[in-house]
Amino acid sequence: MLEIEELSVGYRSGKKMIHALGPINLKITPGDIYALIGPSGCGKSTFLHVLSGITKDYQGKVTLKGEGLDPKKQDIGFIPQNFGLLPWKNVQKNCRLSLKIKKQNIDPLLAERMDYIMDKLNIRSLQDRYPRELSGGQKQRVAIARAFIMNPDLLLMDEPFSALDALTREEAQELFIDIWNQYKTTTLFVTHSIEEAIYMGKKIVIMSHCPGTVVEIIDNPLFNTENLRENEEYLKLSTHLRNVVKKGWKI
Ligand SMILES: Nc1ncnc2c1ncn2[C@@H]1O[C@H](COP(=O)(O)OP(=O)(O)OP(=O)(O)O)[C@@H](O)[C@H]1O
Repeated sequence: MLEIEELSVGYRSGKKMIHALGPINLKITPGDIYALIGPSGCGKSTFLHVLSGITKDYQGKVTLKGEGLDPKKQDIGFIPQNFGLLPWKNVQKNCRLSLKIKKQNIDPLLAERMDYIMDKLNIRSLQDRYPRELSGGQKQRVAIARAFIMNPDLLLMDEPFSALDALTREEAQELFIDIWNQYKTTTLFVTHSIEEAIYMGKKIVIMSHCPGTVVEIIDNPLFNTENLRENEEYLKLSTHLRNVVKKGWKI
């Protein structure tokens, strides 16, 4: 369980403090996937930066599995908007990065897991290529592979599919859910797309305008539904989401 209590973040800008986020109170249950949506500038990236350990200056309490958040002790995966691949490492080395950092030996079980993930994402043939030699969709698939190979306690993704064209985006979303269904990695991702939130979020967390707080958490009955737009419930849920979002965003 990831527990967030009264989390607030402020940034210093000259003599002023900018209240960027919170207070946020949220419990993320293990083995679930949460979509986080909210208006531009409400603090979504700031929130992910706290959870990934990039931002250490915050108020409130964040615990993962009952212990204070500490990326040195807990495995936290983070896929940023630009995929976060290291340009000087080829695909294979990028995928194995977390294992190298943890000095983890590749036993037969882990090797099998790596092969399974790379096959599923269709990137085995790309192992020797460098990020500059990959398309956007291929980079995304490598980033997803790296995250699942790491097998993190918590996976964070900041608009992970926004840089992809519509078809590649749909394909990447499907591949992600396919692998996620296998490993059920606890995941929190930020998106601006209501459709993406409905397709990929088992739970949908709606944030208010800046400083972002949680407006509503929706248990999503349409998670992982194929041909989403053709589903009668889709129109109802997306209209409801849009309404809550509007209320919360005070447009
Ligand atoms: N380093 C910083 N110094 C000062 N203010 C900052 C800094 N980083 C972010 N902010 C402010 O904090 C607030 C939250 O920013 P953040 O990037 O977390 O929002 P966001 O919801 O991720 O935005 P977007 O959807 O546009 O990516 C914004 O008002 C932003 O201007």
